[in-house]
Amino acid sequence: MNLEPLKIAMHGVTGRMGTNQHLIRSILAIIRQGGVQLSSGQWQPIEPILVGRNAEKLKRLAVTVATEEIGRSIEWTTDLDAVLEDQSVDIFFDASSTQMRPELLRKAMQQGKSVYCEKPIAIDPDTAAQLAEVAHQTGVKNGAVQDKLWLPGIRKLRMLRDQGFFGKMLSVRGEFGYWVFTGHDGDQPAQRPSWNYRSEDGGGMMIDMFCHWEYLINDLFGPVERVLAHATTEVPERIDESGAAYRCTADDAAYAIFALQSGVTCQFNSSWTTRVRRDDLLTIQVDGTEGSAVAGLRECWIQGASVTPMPTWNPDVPQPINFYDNWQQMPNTTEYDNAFKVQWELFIRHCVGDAEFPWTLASAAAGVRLAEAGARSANEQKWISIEGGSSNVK
Ligand SMILES: NC(=O)C1=CN([C@@H]2O[C@H](COP(=O)(O)OP(=O)(O)OC[C@H]3O[C@@H](n4cnc5c(N)ncnc54)[C@H](OP(=O)(O)O)[C@@H]3O)[C@@H](O)[C@H]2O)C=CC1
Ligand SMILES: O=C1CO[C@H](CO)[C@@H](O)[C@@H]1O
Repeated sequence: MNLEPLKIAMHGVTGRMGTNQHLIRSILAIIRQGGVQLSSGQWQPIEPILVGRNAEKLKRLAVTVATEEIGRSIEWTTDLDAVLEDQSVDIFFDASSTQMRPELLRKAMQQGKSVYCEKPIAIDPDTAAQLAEVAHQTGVKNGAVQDKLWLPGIRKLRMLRDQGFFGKMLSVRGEFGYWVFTGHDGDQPAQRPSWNYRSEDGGGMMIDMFCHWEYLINDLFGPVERVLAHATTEVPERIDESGAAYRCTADDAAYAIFALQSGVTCQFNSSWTTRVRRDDLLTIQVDGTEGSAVAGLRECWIQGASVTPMPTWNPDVPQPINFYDNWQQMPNTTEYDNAFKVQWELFIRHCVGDAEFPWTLASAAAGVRLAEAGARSANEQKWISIEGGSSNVK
């Protein structure tokens, strides 16, 4: 017997993340493979309806792009209120700008819809907690994107941890970032939206990336006990999408130390004003008594105790050791599907009662709390304790 399609309203799908990661690489890819396979072996079909404010952009995605990807067009509309009230819509998804999100999610949950959304779920912890509370009270299925958990490099790191490769884990160092063009460089336009650099529009490095660091650190290494952060706006003026100069009011670099309940120290540098000379845009080095690993987005390199070279400090001679030697690249031992698609499939299975889904709004609220704690630490120039420890609990 064929299952009825789950109807998924997608808002914010005309944006960078909405179009690429969520529509093309997740939802249309799932349709192309015949739906989501359930534990029974049956395939759960899905059917999207795109919703937004720009009819031209929506039509291009729903007709041109969908036809290229799945050989047919899909539904679209600019009537957001009608979609929120439409009882045939099972899941409301939002990847629009962060500030719109709480109100839309609240309305959708009150209409009994399952909700799924991009991070951060809100820009302040109280609003995030209220959303988690509405989810609790309405009892709807809910979730937020925590895509980094399914990156191949992170999966390899998790495997090393589970195998006990590190021995006693000592410290973690995350380097995230790259140069985001300011728009002043002639033919090199900015590669990120201008709202990212305006705090009044929900932008800023800490609110963007600390939500990721919270669930990532928590999943791999355990809850954060306290944070010490410093944030700056290193580029004060950028050029927006219309070619006009604007003042940057949000932090574009943040440097933080997260002390974990386990005693492990995690240090994360996050910057849109740095040029990359490392293996990837995000690298996470974990040092342990028995071995170290450096994970990028896809690859992971390891060095065990027995192949650790012995450096001596002598700046008077050329460095005799090439420190990139004696690292081994881990093999790919499984298929690594797109991280967003993997999480979408889990959420869809959750909505039809076929999987647990711990990456809820309540869990995402912990990310907003950590971002706020980071901001407070930077403003007050002191350590901020995370009450009860940050955690990914439902
Ligand atoms: N998980 C991850 O790795 C990442 C997550 N994100 C998150 O995804 C979200 C979107 O980011 P991104 O795709 O970069 O942003 P974009 O600026 O590219 O897209 C914003 C989207 O929101 C819509 N939108 C903005 N303002 C309004 C409004 N007033 N009314 C209706 N629609 C509106 C835009 O519609 P229109 O096209 O009509 O303007 C567009 O669809 C953010 O919350 C961000 O934090 C971002 C990057 C990575
Ligand atoms: O995960 C992410 C990857 O990097 C981007 C920043 O440059 C973020 O916006 C995003 O959330």
